[in-house]
Amino acid sequence: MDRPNKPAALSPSSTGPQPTVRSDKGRVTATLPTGDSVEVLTYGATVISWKSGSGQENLWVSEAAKLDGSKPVRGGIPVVFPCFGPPPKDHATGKLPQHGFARNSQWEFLGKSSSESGASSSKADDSVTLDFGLSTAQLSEEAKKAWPFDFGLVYSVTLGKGRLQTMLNVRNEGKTSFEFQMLLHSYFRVEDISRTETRGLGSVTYVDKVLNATEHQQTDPNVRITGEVDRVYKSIKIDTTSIVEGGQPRLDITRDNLEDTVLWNPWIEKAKGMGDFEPKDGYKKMLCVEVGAVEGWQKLEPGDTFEGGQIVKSHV
Ligand SMILES: O=P(O)(O)OC[C@H]1O[C@@H](O)[C@H](O)[C@@H](O)[C@@H]1O
Repeated sequence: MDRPNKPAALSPSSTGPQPTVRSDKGRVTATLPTGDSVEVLTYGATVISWKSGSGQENLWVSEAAKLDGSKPVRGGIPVVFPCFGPPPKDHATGKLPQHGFARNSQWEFLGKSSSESGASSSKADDSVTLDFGLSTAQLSEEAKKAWPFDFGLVYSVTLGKGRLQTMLNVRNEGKTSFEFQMLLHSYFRVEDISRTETRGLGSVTYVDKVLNATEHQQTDPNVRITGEVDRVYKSIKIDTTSIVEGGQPRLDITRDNLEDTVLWNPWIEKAKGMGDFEPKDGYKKMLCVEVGAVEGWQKLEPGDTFEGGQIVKSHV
């Protein structure tokens, strides 16, 4: 499907020296000649680090996050599929845990496609893509039983200069249709939440999970975080949500074929209640801006595919 506002993808070009890619003990790391780097666990295909060429880390990961595959990672970019939040009991996903099984399944590293631009192009064209796959056969028996559909996921993580693109491709490999939700649960690092605001969500309707899932309209175009925030912004018209710190642009998050965005910060009490959230005042250093398709359900007929994701630009 051709979409009118489709962002330009970070596509690997074909000439020049190669970025470095290493895969070792369930971790895949890629580094560009510019110094930009990304690190991804095969567990959950979770991106756990994304640094700009300056060395600046763009993602927040809890100091108590489990990185050994024993539970979903508290931080980075966990992949949420096929349900967001606790699934409705009367839906086909009803027996799955909160946020589904993708974030705590063991994915396969499918390989890289890398590039450098060569002498004639600018270094900004350099990029490397890491592909990860998850299909029914790789699921735990428990997950297979709870959601008995044949599917194939390919998650493509593309690192460019000052940019990270993460795209999820969902394919129905079975003989019956299925419904799903998906979301990229990105934990972004900020210096100081009290000086941080998001832009691009003005006039959008959101469901406030902190206020009994009631619907509200975002009147202030600049959203400041001054307490617990857990909101699902729906059917957003502007493609890019920006994180701004002290009036300076920090990160631009552009949705691709996704209409919803969750804004989440647990703040003091919720952070205290999470065993894997450290340091306890870490809520001052993070903000989740999670792009997804979580309002209602995406239906996929046998053989059909859906693709959605984000391109994030770092300004530092
Ligand atoms: O603790 P989890 O399962 O990783 O979820 C973290 C948060 O994820 C957000 O996406 C949800 O909107 C919140 O309600 C939830 O608390």
